[in-house]
Amino acid sequence: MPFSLHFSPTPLITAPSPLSKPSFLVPYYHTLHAPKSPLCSSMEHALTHQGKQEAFDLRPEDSQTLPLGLRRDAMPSHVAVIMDGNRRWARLRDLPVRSGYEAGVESLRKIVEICCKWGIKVLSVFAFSSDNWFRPKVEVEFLMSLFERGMQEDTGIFFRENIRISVIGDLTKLPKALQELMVNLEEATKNNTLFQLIVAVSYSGHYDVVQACQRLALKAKCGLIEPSDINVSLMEQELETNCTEFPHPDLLIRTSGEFRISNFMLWQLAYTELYFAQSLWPDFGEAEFLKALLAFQQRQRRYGV
Ligand SMILES: CC(C)=CCC/C(C)=C/CC/C(C)=C/COP(=O)(O)OP(=O)(O)O
Repeated sequence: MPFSLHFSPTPLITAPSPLSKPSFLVPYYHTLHAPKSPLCSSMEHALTHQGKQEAFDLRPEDSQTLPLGLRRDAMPSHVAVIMDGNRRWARLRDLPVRSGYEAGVESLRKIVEICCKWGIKVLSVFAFSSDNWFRPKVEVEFLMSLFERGMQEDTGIFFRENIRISVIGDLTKLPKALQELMVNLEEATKNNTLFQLIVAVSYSGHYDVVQACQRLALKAKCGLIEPSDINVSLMEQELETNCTEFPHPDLLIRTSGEFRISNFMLWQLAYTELYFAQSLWPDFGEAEFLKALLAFQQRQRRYGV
């Protein structure tokens, strides 16, 4: 299948206006002005050499056969996932915790491929919550290295398959190299149109609402808006999901048999259909995803009307 390359090896990032991010995010924006990082070069490498993985078997959407019973006209545009149960998966097999997370990445890759094939436009995944910083240091460091490795290894795929990557959350807390990788990848893939993967890292619903309020307060303080102007639409313009055309997930899937939202996208989930799967995330594959989508397509969404 033909794919579009929109990658510019030295992404042009213009200086943000003082209002584009609140002051507590300024250190993050400083990283944008750093000289071209070696991570940019790794993207160039991934483009000129075949990446680790083979490209997906993607054909134009219309010629893709959907599994029996799944309707294209009722497909969710945006699916959000709480990828729970990685450590339990590892413990059940007497494996180290890191094997559970690694298996979780493989599961994520499979689900991304399926979304591309079945015409889902956006997938948001809760990869690391604001509370996960309190996990053992060695585990946190492993996860950071896994994000870096995962994103580097798949850079080629993102370009070949026309996939846009967006990262939401308080990135200032991440290691500098990872921040740069994420910012560069977001910038370099921002015109890709087949599918958007939103990775929530150092993210919580509370964080998102608070940072949006801070940005609105700053605009009011500078006289750009009146406090009475603040409404749902202005609020949504400041939430981190302003990176996507479909900011409200249609379907939220949580794996591992837990029935909680755990501070994920609290505002955005207002009318989302919830689906809880028993499988641990590394076991969540095509059959389970299909079950969730079929269940979603049975739901009647009334939006309170
Ligand atoms: C590159 C990229 C985006 C990678 C994503 C990697 C990944 C699967 C992250 C999930 C992290 C996480 C804290 C899951 C929660 O389940 P848990 O592991 O805490 O499971 P438990 O409930 O069994 O303890």
